[in-house]
Amino acid sequence: MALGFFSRLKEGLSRSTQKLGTNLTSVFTKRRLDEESLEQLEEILIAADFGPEVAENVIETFRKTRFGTEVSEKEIKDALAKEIAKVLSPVTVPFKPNLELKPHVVLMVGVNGTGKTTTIGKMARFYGDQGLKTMMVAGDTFRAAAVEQLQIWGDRVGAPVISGKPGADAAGLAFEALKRAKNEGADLLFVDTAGRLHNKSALMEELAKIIRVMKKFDETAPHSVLLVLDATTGQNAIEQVRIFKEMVSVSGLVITKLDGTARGGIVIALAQQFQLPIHAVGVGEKAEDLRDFSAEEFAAGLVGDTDVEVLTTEVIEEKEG
Ligand SMILES: Nc1nc2c(ncn2[C@@H]2O[C@H](COP(=O)(O)OP(=O)(O)OP(=O)(O)O)[C@@H](O)[C@H]2O)c(=O)[nH]1
Repeated sequence: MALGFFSRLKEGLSRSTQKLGTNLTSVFTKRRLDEESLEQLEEILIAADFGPEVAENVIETFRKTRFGTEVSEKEIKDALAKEIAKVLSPVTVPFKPNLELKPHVVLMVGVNGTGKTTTIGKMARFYGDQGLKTMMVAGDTFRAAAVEQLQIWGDRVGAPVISGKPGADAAGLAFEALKRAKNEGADLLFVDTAGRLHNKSALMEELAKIIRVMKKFDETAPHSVLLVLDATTGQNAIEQVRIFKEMVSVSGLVITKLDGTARGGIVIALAQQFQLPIHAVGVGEKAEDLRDFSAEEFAAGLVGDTDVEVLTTEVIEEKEG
C-alpha cells in the first residue's frame, strides 16, 4: 500500500503519543538517569501496552548506555523510538500478491468487528487501482449484515462479490468462488470469514473446513491467512493471536483502528511476542485508509518529536553492522 502517508499515521497515533509523551515529560525534565527514573520509565512503557519484555529490554539498554548521565526528554524519546524500530523492523513485511498464482487466495480471519471486511475492501481498492483483478467471497454466511457489508465494499471498489443464501455452507461457497476466480483469471481472491469466538470449536471447525475444501481445488490455497486485530482492544489482541494461531496457520497480521486509539503500543508487544509479519495497518474507515506497515514510521509516529529519516538511517546502519 502506498507509502508517504506518514502524516495520517502520525495523526492517528496522536492519542497514543500524547499519553506516552505526557508521562515521559513528568519523569524526564533534565535529570540524571537513575534507578528511580528507570523504574518509572518501565512503568510508563507497560502502561503504554509495550509488553513487559520490551519494556525491560528498553530499560536494560538505557541502563547500559546512559545510566548516571543527564538526559533530556528529547534524548529519551529518540532512543526509545530507536529501540521500538529495532523490535518492529523484523516484522515489517509488506503484503505482496503472487501474480503467478491467479488467484492468490487470502483468507481473512479475526474476531467480529475487528475490521476484516473493511480491510478486504481497502486491499481490493489498492490492488484494483494497480490494475489487478480482485474478487471477494462472503464466507460469514450466517450474518446477513456481514454479506451486505462486503457487497457494499464490492460495489464501491468495483470487485465482484460471491455470496450464497443465508446460512449456506461457507466452505462450499469458498470452493465455488475459487473455481470462478480461476476461470475468470482473477489475481486475488479475498475470503471473508465469520469471527464468532464465543463458539470457538465451531469456528475452528468452520475455518478448517474452508481450508480443506479449497485445497481440493488448489492444494496450495489459501496462500495467505491474515489475522485482523483491532488495536483499540489492547492486550486482548495478544489473546486473539494465541487463539487464532491454534485454529489456523496465520501467515501475517493486519492491525486496524490505529487512528484515534491510545493503545498503539500493543503493536510492539505483538511484534515481540509472536514475530508474525505485520503487513498493513488501518488508519481509518475509508478505502484509502490502509498503509504498509513501517517500523520507523510507526516508532516515530508513536513517540512523536522524532525524525523518521534519521531513525531509518540509524536502524539500517545498525542492522548492517
Ligand atoms: N477508525 C477505524 N475504523 C475501522 C478501521 N477498520 C475498520 N473499521 C471499522 O470497524 C467496524 C467493523 O469493521 P468490519 O470490517 O465490519 O469488521 P469485521 O471484522 O468484518 O466484522 P464482522 O463483519 O462483524 O465480522 C466498521 O465500522 C469499520 O468501519 C480502521 O482502521 N479505523
